[in-house]
Amino acid sequence: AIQHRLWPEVDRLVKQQVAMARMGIGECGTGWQLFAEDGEMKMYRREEEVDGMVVDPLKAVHVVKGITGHEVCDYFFNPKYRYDWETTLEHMTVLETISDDTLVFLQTHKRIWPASQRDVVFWSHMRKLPNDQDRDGPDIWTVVNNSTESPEHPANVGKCVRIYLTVCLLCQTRVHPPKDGAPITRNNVSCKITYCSVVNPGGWAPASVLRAVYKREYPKFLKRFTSYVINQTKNKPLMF
Ligand SMILES: Cc1cccc(-c2n[nH]cc2-c2ccc(F)c(-c3ccc(S(=O)(=O)CCO)cc3)c2)n1
Repeated sequence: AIQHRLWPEVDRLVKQQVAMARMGIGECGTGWQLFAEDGEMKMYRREEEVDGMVVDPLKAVHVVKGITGHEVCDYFFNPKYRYDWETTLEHMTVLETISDDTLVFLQTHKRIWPASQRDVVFWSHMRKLPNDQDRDGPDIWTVVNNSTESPEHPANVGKCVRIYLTVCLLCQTRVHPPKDGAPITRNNVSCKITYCSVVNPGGWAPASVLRAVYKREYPKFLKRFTSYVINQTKNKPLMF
């Protein structure tokens, strides 16, 4: 197949991000603090600053019953659903459809007082990975979003400050077969979701404000997104 211009970067980043997401929090280096917990959802962050700006890496792990990794990644990747679950989204445009599993987005998000409004340009790639730990287990699915340049949409021209992010959503489906050999239903599946993100806010924003926003917004985002997928799939056939 003809490789597209972003393929080398996409392939390198997917491999790097998936390897990191699959590591337990203990193997991801030191300094991770558990900052939010709600049932099966655990959120960790590391306090990191680059040029005096907060870029705190985040790692969230959540186990959700009744949905599969393919379903979670499809609702996260596909632009037609985004306005349904991304509550801070003000505007979203698909700048480029590079292939059926690689898109380039421009998004503007609602302003968080007192910081300026943010926008972001990123490529988004969805991929199925072999489950090399459990050969006959279900496949692993991932979506990686990574900031990229767009000559048509240069950074910091309008009112928005351009942010830079790398996000990895890694989904591992688990099947708990019923004893009596009955067909698999949604009661027999769960999905372990790992969401990793590193966000550089672009222009300066007060560390205390950014950390307060992250502490509030990330748990809200993951709970809302997973509830959305549960509701969208509950009367649909399982998609592995
Ligand atoms: C979940 C979350 C965490 C931290 C901040 C906020 C937030 N609150 N008000 C505005 C934003 C905001 C500003 C700029 C952004 F690029 C994103 C942003 C967040 C997530 C992603 S994604 O790639 O995970 C999902 C696609 O939208 C992309 C952009 C979110 N939301």
